[in-house]
Amino acid sequence: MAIEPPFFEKYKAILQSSANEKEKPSTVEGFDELELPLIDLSHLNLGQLERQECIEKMGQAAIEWGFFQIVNHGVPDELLNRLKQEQIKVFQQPFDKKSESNFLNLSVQSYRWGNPLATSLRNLSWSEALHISLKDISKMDEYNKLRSTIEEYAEKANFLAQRLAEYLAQNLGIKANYFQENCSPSSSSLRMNRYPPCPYPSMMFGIIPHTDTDFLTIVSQDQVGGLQLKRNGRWVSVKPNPKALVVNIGDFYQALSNGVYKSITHRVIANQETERYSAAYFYCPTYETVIESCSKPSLYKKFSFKEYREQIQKDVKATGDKVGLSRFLL
Ligand SMILES: O=C(O)CCC(=O)C(=O)O
Ligand SMILES: [Fe+2]
Repeated sequence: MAIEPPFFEKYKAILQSSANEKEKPSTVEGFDELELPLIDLSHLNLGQLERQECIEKMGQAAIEWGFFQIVNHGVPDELLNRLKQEQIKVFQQPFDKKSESNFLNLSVQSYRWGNPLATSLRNLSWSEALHISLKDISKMDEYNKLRSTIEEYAEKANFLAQRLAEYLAQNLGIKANYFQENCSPSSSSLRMNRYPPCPYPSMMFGIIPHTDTDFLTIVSQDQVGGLQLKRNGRWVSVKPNPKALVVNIGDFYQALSNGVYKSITHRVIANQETERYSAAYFYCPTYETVIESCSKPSLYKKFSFKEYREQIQKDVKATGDKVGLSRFLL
């Protein structure tokens, strides 16, 4: 039984009607490959001076890049490898099974593929994902190894994300318990991505350009590469580092920091030869949490996570794409 989603059948009409279109996504040019600012979290346990330097470096990266990579992050390699093996196993299941509405007993639409609302080449994506809201994890079969591995990973990732969010808050005067009060291990989600080899890498993306809807994201990726971010108006490729996790600022931290930290547009380019895997942990508050700039005058209206999500759903339906924070500018 075939494991691949029917990308070609789904996209055939768009591909054919765009065959002569001049405006193709710009995925074919050469890209600079850059190393993200590297933060060694072991420095937090050295003297006061090293600790302060480390926190400042993290803040500076969040201001200038919106992205950084962390080493000595406390998530064991063995656990990351196990998560990847479980991820491979789940995506190797037949497409018909993955697309069943109660796949793994999770909510509908936990398994996603391509961009169901794509209307043009600009928003075609060649990837599949399992998007798990961590409050749903208890619905999964208890004896499932995927479930226990995700639970183990989510606990570590939540601890790490909260620490990172708190260190970043120190530079801005946000109160120390802000994240503890508004986020819980079950308010976040884990998105496991698989990018199968794509026969049309110059025509579409692995994931279309977007910003993340959360405070911050922790990404574990393999060594294939393909993640790119927008920097000074140009797309640059992130060089994979086998020892590091990638961290990026999401829309909520940009709003909370009043635009000081940047939620940067990123994408994944499609690869003709090699399959790629990544897992993104989205550190989110509860739905009721109201996000308000930490300094005045505010750039953004205050909004709840629920309102933000509803706005995205409306925009995605209308345009095939989320609009995001610019909707909430004052
Ligand atoms: O695959 C990656 O490296 C990034 C994935 C991503 O941006 C996302 O899932 O939001
Ligand atoms: Fe993302």
